[in-house]
Amino acid sequence: MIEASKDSVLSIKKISALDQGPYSLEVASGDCIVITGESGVGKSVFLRMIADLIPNEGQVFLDDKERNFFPAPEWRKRVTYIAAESGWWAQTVKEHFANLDLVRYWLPKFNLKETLLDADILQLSTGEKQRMALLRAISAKVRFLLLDEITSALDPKTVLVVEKCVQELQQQNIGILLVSHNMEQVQRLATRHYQLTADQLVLCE
Ligand SMILES: Nc1ncnc2c1ncn2[C@@H]1O[C@H](COP(=O)(O)OP(=O)(O)OP(=O)(O)O)[C@@H](O)[C@H]1O
Repeated sequence: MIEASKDSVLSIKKISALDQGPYSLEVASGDCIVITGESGVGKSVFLRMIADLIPNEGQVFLDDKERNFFPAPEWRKRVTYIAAESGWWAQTVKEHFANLDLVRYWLPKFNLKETLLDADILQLSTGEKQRMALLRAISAKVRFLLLDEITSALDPKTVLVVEKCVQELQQQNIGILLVSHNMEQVQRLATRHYQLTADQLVLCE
């Protein structure tokens, strides 16, 4: 249901910022690569570099196209960063979505009721907000999602619900790069697991 979900590769080549890196990594469609590491080591900075939300050196390619080929908003539609606390600007849920038909297709898969579309944002539980934030990122253009501790504020049952949504997105051929402190989550989701240090990504077997 996401447009043509063709196979893509996100190639990160020697990116660095704020005395961190250089980091290189390849993420393919359908991957769920999990990044762990000590608090403050720079996991969020790493994801934000990829989304070009902070100035950084190095290159990122989406297939054969370098990041600079895209205007920044277009890049972020394809390679989208979602923080632990998602930002909302309008009053109701539905005002945040351009394509409500696409959203209605996804709501049941995310275990969300359609009536929530008319709800005030303030009414949503944290778990509902996180799932809605994932839905908001799903557009015809999204290829890779950069998920930054998106389940950190959720109870164990809701964590599993959100994880199921992440797996659903993987099945739709979206590539996922996920930061987590939860080792059980790593076991459940990771197709590859790396530990991030100040200057490298170490593959964990
Ligand atoms: N825009 C910025 N400018 C300068 N320093 C920053 C910026 N963003 C983050 N930092 C610093 O970079 C370091 C790494 O922060 P980051 O949030 O990436 O850590 P983290 O590994 O995600 O931590 P945690 O697991 O606690 O969330 C911190 O010292 C932080 O203060």
